[in-house]
Amino acid sequence: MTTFITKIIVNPNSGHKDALQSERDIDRYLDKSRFKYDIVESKYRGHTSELAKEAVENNYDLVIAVGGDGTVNEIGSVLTDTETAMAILPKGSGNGVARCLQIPVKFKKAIEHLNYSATFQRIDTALLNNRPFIGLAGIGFDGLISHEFDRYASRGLTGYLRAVSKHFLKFKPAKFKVTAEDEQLEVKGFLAVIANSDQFGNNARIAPKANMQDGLLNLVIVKDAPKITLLTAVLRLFGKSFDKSKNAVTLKGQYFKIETTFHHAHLDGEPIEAESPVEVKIKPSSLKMFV
Ligand SMILES: Nc1ncnc2c1ncn2[C@@H]1O[C@H](COP(=O)(O)OP(=O)(O)OP(=O)(O)O)[C@@H](O)[C@H]1O
Repeated sequence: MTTFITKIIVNPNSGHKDALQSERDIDRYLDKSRFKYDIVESKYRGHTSELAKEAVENNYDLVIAVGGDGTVNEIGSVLTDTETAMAILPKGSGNGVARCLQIPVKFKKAIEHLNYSATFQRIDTALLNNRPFIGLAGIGFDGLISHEFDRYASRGLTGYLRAVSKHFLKFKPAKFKVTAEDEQLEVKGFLAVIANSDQFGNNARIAPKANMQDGLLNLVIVKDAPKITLLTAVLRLFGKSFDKSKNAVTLKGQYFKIETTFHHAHLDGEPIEAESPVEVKIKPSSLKMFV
């Protein structure tokens, strides 16, 4: 059996912040004959990227990201276009990328999946104004929420709900002018999500048909509407039918240019400021995964 030289990077700030328990479970359940590993905790934001870079420079076969979508972003961005593969042991608040890739979210099950059934496969990643993301990027309301969420000490679903309830009623829509490969669209809306994966996390699927191996991005704009109507659209997020909502428009393509006055944005849930025009493009099959 092949043994993979593996770096395990644990983000102690993800999800329920139980890094010690993750490390104990890995020690107990991960197959040591299959994975020759060293394990390291990140010490600060951005540190997981630095650790992943070292793993690439030292020709590791595999980096296992232990965390949520922010960790997957920091590590995946560095592993893109390299021969070092990424695996995910989900420990985040939402775990959108892991869920989209059908990685078990129960930690022990995810370890067993690596031991017995994972295979090497390539997935697409994407760029927003030349900054990489793996699952989702967003501009507008969800950009604002990621900025708010980032200020909270406690994470998890309750943190998201707290941030949403604080801003939902007073948030004002703005115009999005979209240029795609073969069409143009102008629409007033609350947010634009650029989806490589299907969901924000916690199975809230904004682009239920998105597939990380199809070479395409889904651009979803949530249109201006009375807030009460939007609440029913939120229910669709959890019913895999958001693309059928009359409050949303979805375009598929490899490239989009988006002009807007919104500047709060996020990449895989990590807050950024985005300068308009925002250009997004897919990088097909750019990240080797063990999934
Ligand atoms: N040692 C550390 N101390 C503080 N922050 C860290 C550390 N290591 C990484 N981070 C930051 O922790 C943040 C949260 O990570 P992550 O997104 O994985 O968890 P989450 O937000 O709980 O999960 P999800 O994105 O799935 O909802 C990221 O912004 C990352 O940069």
